[in-house]
Amino acid sequence: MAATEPATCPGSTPPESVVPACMFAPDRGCSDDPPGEEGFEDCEGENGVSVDSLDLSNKLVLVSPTGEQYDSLLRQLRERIEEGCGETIYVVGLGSDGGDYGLDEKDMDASVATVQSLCEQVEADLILLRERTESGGKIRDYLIRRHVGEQDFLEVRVAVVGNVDAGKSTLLGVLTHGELDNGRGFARQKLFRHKHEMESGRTSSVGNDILGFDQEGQVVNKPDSHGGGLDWIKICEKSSKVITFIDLAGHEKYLKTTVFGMTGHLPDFCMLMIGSNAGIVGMTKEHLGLALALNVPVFVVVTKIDMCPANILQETLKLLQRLLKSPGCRKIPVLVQNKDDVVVTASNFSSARMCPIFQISNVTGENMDLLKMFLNLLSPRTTYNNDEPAEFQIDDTYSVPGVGTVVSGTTLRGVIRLNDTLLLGPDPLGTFIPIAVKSIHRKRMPVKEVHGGQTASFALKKIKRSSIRKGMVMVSPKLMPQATWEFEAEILVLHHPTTISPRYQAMVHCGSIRQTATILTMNKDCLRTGDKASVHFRFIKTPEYLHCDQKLVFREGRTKAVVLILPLSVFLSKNNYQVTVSHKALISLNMKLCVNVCLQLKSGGGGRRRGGQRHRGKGPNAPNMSSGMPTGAAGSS
Ligand SMILES: Nc1nc2c(ncn2[C@@H]2O[C@H](COP(=O)(O)OP(=O)(O)OP(=O)(O)O)[C@@H](O)[C@H]2O)c(=O)[nH]1
Repeated sequence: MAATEPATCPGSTPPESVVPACMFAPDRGCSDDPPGEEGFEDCEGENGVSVDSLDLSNKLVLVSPTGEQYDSLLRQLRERIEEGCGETIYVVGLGSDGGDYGLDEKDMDASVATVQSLCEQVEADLILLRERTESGGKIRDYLIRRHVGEQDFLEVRVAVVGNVDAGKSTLLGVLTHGELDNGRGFARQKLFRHKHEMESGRTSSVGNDILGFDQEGQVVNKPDSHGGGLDWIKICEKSSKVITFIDLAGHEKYLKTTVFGMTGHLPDFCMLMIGSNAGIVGMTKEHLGLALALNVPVFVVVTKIDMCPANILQETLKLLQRLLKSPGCRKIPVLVQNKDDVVVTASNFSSARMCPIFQISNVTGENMDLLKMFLNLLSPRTTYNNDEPAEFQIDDTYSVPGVGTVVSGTTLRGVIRLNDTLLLGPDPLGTFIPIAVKSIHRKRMPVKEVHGGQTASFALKKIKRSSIRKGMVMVSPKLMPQATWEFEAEILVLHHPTTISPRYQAMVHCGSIRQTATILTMNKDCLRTGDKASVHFRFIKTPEYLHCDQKLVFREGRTKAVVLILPLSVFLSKNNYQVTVSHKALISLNMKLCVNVCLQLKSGGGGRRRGGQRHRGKGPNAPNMSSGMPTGAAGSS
């Protein structure tokens, strides 16, 4: 293929004190590979290239393509950009036809002209990432990024985890404010959100920070020259890609918040931070395990290399490599030392097997450019279909003076537009109520609509903040949402000091849901670390909105299990009497409940809420719902 994956090993010789890339990349000649490990060649290629029936594998195909070849190349490029959520890495001069790699200057110029013309057709920019020379001539890697509208940008979420003092907040301060740290907490000052954090220097809440990149991959963040604040609206307007960092706490006592950040804020990637002098300590393994359990691809940033003796740094890297390659992780660690490594790792990162490792200093800024380049090349992991009914998961609520109740969270699918009426719920009785979207903000910027994969906040009409909780959803009425008390799931116990048996209770983290659940029954007498079983759960406080095939974390202290909700295993309860239903029955019950709600709404009634508070349904002030459409569902009547 003319445009193939940049999977060749960069030939740089690392200094003695650092571990070379090939030591970390088993498919590149590392002797201590675990047998049977796959290398990068087993991956789909960058952004998952699909092979066209027409032969496009010759490196010369771009020099002077026939009309048919050109059309195929265009189709292929469109596909790749679609799969890469708006961008792809394109290599010119690297055919997979067995010939020498590289093109002479004339052929390279002609090939680039073809790619440029393809880019014009798909309305994308062509940005040179690197150039190298092989026996046949030059090879170039380009980033092709589709133009975005004035108010639009690609959104990538990165969860930032690691032990206390690993330098998480400091790195985010340095990246987003463009000023280096002094080693005594200077850079992190800009990020602290709560007074007690300012005093203790510890992150306790889920923080959000943004880093914008323009079309050329340059950072657009410009802190205010007086207060050092960042204007999010300006950043978003100038950016073609915005990285949102979900800054999570390092201390064990905030583990609950960290798990919430990892499940509820839906990160595309996880940046695990390790202080080079402290090494793999405290919560490092816990956080890595969490990312692995949730299938979030991880890259590691080793900080404080300015103050770490070479032998300690080597030791930390060696232990890290061992941990990542261990049977529990099965990762392929790759040390990133130059731009070539960045392109190679970014191109192969979606495989989730590879784990790039950066070594940086927040004080001297060493290797910061490599990390920034890597962040600019990260693409969202999921593609979203705008035609699906809308679904939005709430992860926080606010009362904004002059605006009213505001909810923030992530759009899981579909499109939500200004003035849309969605169903909000479930409340403690399992009811969903119609609610109108008064205004929408995306990264503090007023917008008219948001799409699947985008985080947003909505101002809601006629609802008190106290009646909304984290874990609730706002969904299209078409989805006929149901609240669930009980569900059947496949559990894998990652860690438990003794045994788990029926009546065991722990916290379920599922998306932004965070609630204790009890194990009612299971198909084994008891469960130990490493055991798998089918388990029947019941929430203890309120019913929740769940999906089949959702992945969740079941946790109490250091006890941790991953749970996969089994298909057709969501059980509805009416007035706390368990109703176990088949798929067919579920659908017809769904309909009955919807009819129920329609009738209730028509008479202006709603579910009775905890504390005697009543919600107005479809009374004279209630928003219009399209006729014939089911308007909601109730877990009780
Ligand atoms: N010398 C040096 N000091 C650093 C570096 N990165 C961070 N520090 C210092 O390390 C200390 C801890 O950094 P933080 O950013 O607060 O660590 P954290 O991981 O966010 O900690 P928590 O918020 O408690 O989880 C601060 O005093 C920083 O100035 C670095 O690369 N070099």
